[in-house]
Amino acid sequence: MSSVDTNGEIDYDLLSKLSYLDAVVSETLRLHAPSTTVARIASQDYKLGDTGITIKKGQAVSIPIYAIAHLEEFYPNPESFIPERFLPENKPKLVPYTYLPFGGGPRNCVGMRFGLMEAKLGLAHVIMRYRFFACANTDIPVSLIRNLFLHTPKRVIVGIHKR
Ligand code: HEM
Repeated sequence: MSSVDTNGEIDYDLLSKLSYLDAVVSETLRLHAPSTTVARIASQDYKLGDTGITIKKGQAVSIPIYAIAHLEEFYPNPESFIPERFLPENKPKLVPYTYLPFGGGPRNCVGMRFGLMEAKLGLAHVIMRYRFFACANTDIPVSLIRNLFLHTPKRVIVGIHKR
């Protein structure tokens, strides 16, 4: 941050250059995608390659966002927080449609860019001023409330120091 910070001002251009911040947010959403699944309804019969499975017109299909993002074959060491997976030099190696925190295709999240910008802007301002660290009451790993669709942590307790 300090190398690109301009008097505490963070505009859209500056935010777009913070690739490690982007990678941290992306990896957080991979590990803890708030929506665990998305659903579609087949508009026509669809043969799934050579699997012998045909999805019938009108059939509901659930796409397991959380499970796909935790598969070793797509994300080695899947339970570990490794933001480097999402750095610009590594992003092209990701397998398409395995990273779906905002869904996918023409009906993906319409608020994705806004949501990401908001999260990164907030985080950038906070980490410029405060340092966060794990303390005695920090849950490692974070403990989740297991809802059907939305994942939320039971609690998040961390230590904070003013920089
Ligand atoms: C981190 C923040 C967010 C996450 C993880 C998220 C996730 C998602 C997901 C998984 C879907 C379903 C996409 C699909 O079916 O393929 C969705 C849809 C949608 N999201 Fe978000 N979302 C976020 C923020 C926002 C924000 C900030 C807005 C509005 C300002 C928004 C508005 C919508 C709308 C309107 C849809 C329905 C799109 C459609 O059906 O065409 N989302 N979102």
